[in-house]
Parts: sequence; C-alpha cells; structure tokens
Amino acid sequence: MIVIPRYILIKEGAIDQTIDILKKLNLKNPLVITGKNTKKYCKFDFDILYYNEIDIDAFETNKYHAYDSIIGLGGGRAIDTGKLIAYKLEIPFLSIPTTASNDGIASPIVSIRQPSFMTEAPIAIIADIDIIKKSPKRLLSAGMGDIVSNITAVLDWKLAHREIGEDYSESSAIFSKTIAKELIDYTLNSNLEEYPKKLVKSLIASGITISIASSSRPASGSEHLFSHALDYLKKEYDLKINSLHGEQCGVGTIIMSYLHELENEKLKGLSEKIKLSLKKVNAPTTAKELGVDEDLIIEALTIAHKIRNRYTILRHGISREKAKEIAEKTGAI
Ligand SMILES: NC(=O)C1=CN([C@@H]2O[C@H](COP(=O)(O)OP(=O)(O)OC[C@H]3O[C@@H](n4cnc5c(N)ncnc54)[C@H](OP(=O)(O)O)[C@@H]3O)[C@@H](O)[C@H]2O)C=CC1
Ligand SMILES: O=C(CO)COP(=O)(O)O
Ligand SMILES: [Zn+2]
Repeated sequence: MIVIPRYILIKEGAIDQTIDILKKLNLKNPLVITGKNTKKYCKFDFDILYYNEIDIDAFETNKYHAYDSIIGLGGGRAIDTGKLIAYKLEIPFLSIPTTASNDGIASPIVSIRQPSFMTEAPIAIIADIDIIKKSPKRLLSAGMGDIVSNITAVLDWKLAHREIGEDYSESSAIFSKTIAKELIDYTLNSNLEEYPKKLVKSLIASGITISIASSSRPASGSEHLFSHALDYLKKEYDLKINSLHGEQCGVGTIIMSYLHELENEKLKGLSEKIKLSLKKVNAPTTAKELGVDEDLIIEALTIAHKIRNRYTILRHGISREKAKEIAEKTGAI
C-alpha cells in the first residue's frame, strides 16, 4: 500500500494553519515531539516531549492513549522520533520541519538507526518558509547533500537491477533523479534567492519517491552507505564530530559518482558538477570541511558496503588503496 501525505503546505506563515489542518483531519489532541532549539516555534497549547529525553526502546505505548496524533516539530531527529512514536501508537503523524536538512520530513521511513525501516508517511506536512529561511545556513546547505544523493542512489539502483536482478521502478527512478537535476541546475544558474523554498519542495518530493517505491532505494545508495558508515565509526570511536547527515551524503555523492564515471564514459564530468553545486550552497565537499579525519573517510569507504544488504557500485567492498585513491582523486582528502 502506498501512503502519501494528504495536506502539504509550503509557504510563508504556514504554521499558523496547523489548527485548521488538525480540524480538517478531525484531530484534537496531538502530542508534540520537538527539540530544545526548535521548541520556540511551538506556539500551540498541546503537550510536548523533547526527543532527546525519550528512550525509544523503553517507550511505553500504554501511557499515551489520550493522544490522537503526533506532531514532529524541528530538525531531522525530532521528526524521525515523532514519526516512530506515531507508528508505535498507530496514530497519524504531522511533520512540521523547522529546517530543510533531509528528506525525512516527508518520507515514510525512520532512519534513527540502520537499516532504516518503513513506517508510514506523514498525513500532513506544514513547511513554514519564514521559519525554514531563518534556520542555520549550515542545515540548509546539508539539505542539498541529501538531494544530490538521488543521482547516485538511482545509478546504484539501476546497477543492482542489471547485475543482481533487483526490483527496479523506472518511473520512481526518473522522478527521483529529475528532482536532483532540477535543483542542481537551479543552484548553478541562479543567485539562490528562492533556494530555501525550492530545497524544501525537492526534499518533500524526494520523500514521496520513497513512498512510491516502498523503499529508500530512489534516495539512498552508496553515498548513504558511506554516510551511515561514518555515523557508525563516530559512535564506535566515541568521536565528538558533529557532521550532519546531508553534509556526509553530499561528500559521499561526489565520491560515488566518480566511481560510476570510471565505469561509464557517458557520466564523465558528473562528479565535478555535483561538487560545484554543493560548493555553490556552501556545503562541505572535503573531509576537512566535514570536520572528519582523512583516515576516517577511508575507513568508512571500506566498510560502507557492510552497513546493510544493499547492492551498489561498492559491490562487495573496496580496498583501502582504492578508497584512498578515489578520495584523493575527487579532492575529498
Ligand atoms: N526518515 C528519514 O527518511 C530520514 C531521517 N533522517 C534523520 O534526520 C537526522 C538528521 O537530521 P538533521 O536535521 O540533519 O540533524 P538534527 O536533527 O540533529 O538537527 C541539527 C540541529 O539543528 C537544530 N535546528 C533545526 N531547526 C532549527 C532552527 N530552525 N533553528 C535553530 N536550530 C535548528 C536542531 O535543534 P533541536 O535541538 O531543537 O533538535 C539540532 O540541534 C538523522 O539523525 C536521522 O534520524 C535523516 C535522513 C532521512
Ligand atoms: O536518508 C535517507 C534518504 O535520504 C534514508 O535512507 P536510508 O534508508 O539509507 O536510511
Ligand atoms: Zn538521506
């Protein structure tokens, strides 16, 4: 079954229509999941919980029967936690992003840990451009990294179809890569005045491709495996590195598109174009800009294929030498 949002509001002041949307959905008592920096945007008279104070594994659903819906208000983690709680409680989820850092604002999956898993898409998305425009620039740059990812995700998906016969949907693939191509062209050929709004629209559309495909395949390939590998290593070595999901995916896309170029003449110049579009929005394109040691980049590249059962251009893994070579060739290290 494909579930996609019923209401999608993307405009200045959209948050003021939250109560109207709840009424239209016949919802009266939502619980708001938010974060400490983003709570200031919660002007409603509803109960709230901070996502970082919730132990999701010990979450006792029987304590929350009074609520008829969940609102996730904030960045990616607030929204993911809200989405998961709504799924556990079997009630609708409304997504109110305060920034545009990844496509979790619209997707049906929860990516708190790997492998990500299917829940349900938000019933409504209320994207207030006034709030999003004011969010930290770094988060808006990260969003571009989660969009360029669609390019390598689709190349990887097609490769998996060709080489191991994995199910593939050409329409989802075209939808996903067109979203990325349009935003790349826009960033390279404009003064970025409309960037926040275009970015939000692209991220929402990207999340919807995941619903249509019933898999994160259209928006997550080897570049995401690399980002997840970095997250795994940061935890494993207890490193205090605060690189964001979208930032890591952006650097991953530069590297993985280069790997695809090596196997396909027609893709020549792709990696460079992606890098330019990331630079244009001030997103990191190197280990240094990510705040990550070069060695960690190399290690992440060598373990990325083991993160989950997802066949990509990394196939059964690459050697340390190869990882170093492609990271150097793409300027990542
Ligand atoms: N389900 C899916 O499809 C996907 C889900 N994700 C999820 O998203 C997470 C990453 O999200 P990301 O947004 O990059 O990082 P975070 O959710 O960690 O947010 C980063 C920081 O930005 C702050 N912030 C957000 N909006 C504003 C604002 N308007 N003003 C000031 N500060 C703000 C947050 O504050 P605060 O402290 O209030 O939170 C937080 O401290 C991943 O860990 C994963 O869980 C990622 C990709 C896809
Ligand atoms: O981040 C995502 C899509 O942008 C989610 O994908 P994953 O399935 O890799 O967690
Ligand atoms: Zn992502």
